[in-house]
Amino acid sequence: MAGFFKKIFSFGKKEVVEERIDETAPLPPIKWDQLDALKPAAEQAVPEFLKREQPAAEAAPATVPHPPREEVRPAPAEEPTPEPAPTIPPTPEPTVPAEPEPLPEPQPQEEPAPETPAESPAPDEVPPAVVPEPTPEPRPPEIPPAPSEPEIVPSRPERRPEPAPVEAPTLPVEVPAEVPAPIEVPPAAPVEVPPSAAAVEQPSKAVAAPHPPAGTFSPYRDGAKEGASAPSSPGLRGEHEGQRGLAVEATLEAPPAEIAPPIRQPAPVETQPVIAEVAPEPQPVPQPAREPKPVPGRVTVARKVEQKAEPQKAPEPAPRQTWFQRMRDGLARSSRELTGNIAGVFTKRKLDEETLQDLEDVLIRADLGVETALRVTDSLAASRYGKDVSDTDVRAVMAAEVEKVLAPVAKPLELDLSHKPHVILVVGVNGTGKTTTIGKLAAKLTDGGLSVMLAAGDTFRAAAIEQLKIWGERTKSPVIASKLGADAAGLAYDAFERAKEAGSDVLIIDTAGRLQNKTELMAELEKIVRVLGKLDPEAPHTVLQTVDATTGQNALNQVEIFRNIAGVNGLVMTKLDGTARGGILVAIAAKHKLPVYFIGVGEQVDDLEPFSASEFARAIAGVA
Ligand SMILES: Nc1nc2c(ncn2[C@@H]2O[C@H](COP(=O)(O)OP(=O)(O)OP(=O)(O)O)[C@@H](O)[C@H]2O)c(=O)[nH]1
Repeated sequence: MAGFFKKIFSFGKKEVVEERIDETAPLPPIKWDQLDALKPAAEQAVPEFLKREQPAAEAAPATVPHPPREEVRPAPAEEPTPEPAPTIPPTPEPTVPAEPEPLPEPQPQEEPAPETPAESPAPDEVPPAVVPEPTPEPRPPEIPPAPSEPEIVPSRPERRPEPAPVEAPTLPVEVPAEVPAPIEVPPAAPVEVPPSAAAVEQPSKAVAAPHPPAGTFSPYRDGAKEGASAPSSPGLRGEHEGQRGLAVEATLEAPPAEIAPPIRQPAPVETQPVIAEVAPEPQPVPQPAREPKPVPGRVTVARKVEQKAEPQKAPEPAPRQTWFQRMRDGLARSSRELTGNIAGVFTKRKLDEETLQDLEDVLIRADLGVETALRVTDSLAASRYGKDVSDTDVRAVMAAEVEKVLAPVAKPLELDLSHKPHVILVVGVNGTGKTTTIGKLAAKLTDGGLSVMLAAGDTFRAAAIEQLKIWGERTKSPVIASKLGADAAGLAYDAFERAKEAGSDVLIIDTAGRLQNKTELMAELEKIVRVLGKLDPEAPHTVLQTVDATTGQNALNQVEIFRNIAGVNGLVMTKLDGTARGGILVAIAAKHKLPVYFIGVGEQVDDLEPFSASEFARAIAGVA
């Protein structure tokens, strides 16, 4: 170690070098003799080389004489290892003996100091005196400055194709041979070296530290040299060779600017990444735009195939189900339940009293009502009693009887236009579809050429007012509305007058939804009817009640109350497209015998269908 330091100084500054050489004298303990024995012919060349350059560069004649080994050890190259680089120090780079020659570069005295630290790593040999020198030198070892690098080369035999230098690293003698190497060594060489994964990783450590900013460049070089030469002892060499080599590479490649890239390169080169890159990736080959494939039809073949211009049919939207299909789907649940139960009753059984009783129970549970249930059982008993009866027979009878019940109420809505306007009051429990039904009906009327005016009598709900206005816009029907919370009866009165003045054919008045058991609300509804009567004793001319088909038995009670309070004279069964419980309609019809003008089978404007007794009966009985 001591020997190294001495030389380093000589590189940086001749004078200093000599002095330290003296100090290091004690270091001799290094077993260079042994090393000499190992030296190949390369050594011989070395001495000569050293002799040449030293004198020239360093001008430190005393030391220059580089004796074959002895001098070599102390060889400036090794000493220069001063690689102050904090990280590098641990890796004693011994082999770089050649450095001394290139080192001739005069360096500030300060530099030597840093070298000592580098030596510190070299444990035993370094005399404390030498080490102490605190030189701020950055990370020299990595610096790849062109000139000095040749020396470093030896440490990395792999890179350099040069024969002698490769192995020589350990021996100072080899240094000369390396000198030329620097020139030849391509910057890429180090990258290729990737001998082993371990080596690759190491460089990152050693190199990373060294990378100094551009400003530190010059010292960096020195350090590199030193680092390469650092070979304090053979033993150390063996241990850290790998590291050294890496460091050297970095330095070789090294012009500061390049340093960064080389460091990273090694890793990828060695491992998979490189392979990945090499692997040919399917590159998107620009393909010429293809002519659209002709669609079925005529084509003309000239320079190329051309599609005959034919009117392309726009993709037709999926055909919407007919209202009957929607109603049927809506009644499916109750229908399946009903027909299934019927089938259960009539499986391999003759029609007897017990069977008839079971069938009656099934029909009543289906909301058809007692009256309708008895009609069906009586009809079956009259024609099939004591005979084998299938469920299909029973369903056919049921459909026929239900139709008989519904036929009287399945009437079209008739408007007496002698009244100007004909006033239609729409009532019902909240959410049963009053406003929606008004919109649908207005559409039908306006489509038929009638002038319609709408009155937003649901003054309790702002959304209801807005909803009616939307329907008014759609149907081009003026809407009479007041502020929220206004008196509904007063609004109805005003609307009636406005419709008279406007000469409207029809005035449709919306009302707030209310439960039939809310007396005050029902009283308000009664008031509306009374007020309208002041303008026309026969008004309202039509009172429609919307009944939610999914309601069930409660619908019977609703109709009862609204009929008594508001004089309901017609029904609209809504939401039959939902999970309807259609049986209740039959029960209502049978009990109240009120006309059922329409059925609602959806939320769209045209989802209001005239009520058909036969279709409804077949749908609920599950008859095709
Ligand atoms: N599926 C289906 N939905 C309907 C039908 N009629 C109305 N609706 C929906 O039922 C909901 C209530 O309808 P509305 O017209 O607001 O009922 P309303 O009786 O005016 O309600 P209130 O103003 O609260 O009393 C809305 O979402 C409607 O779109 C129908 O025939 N089929």
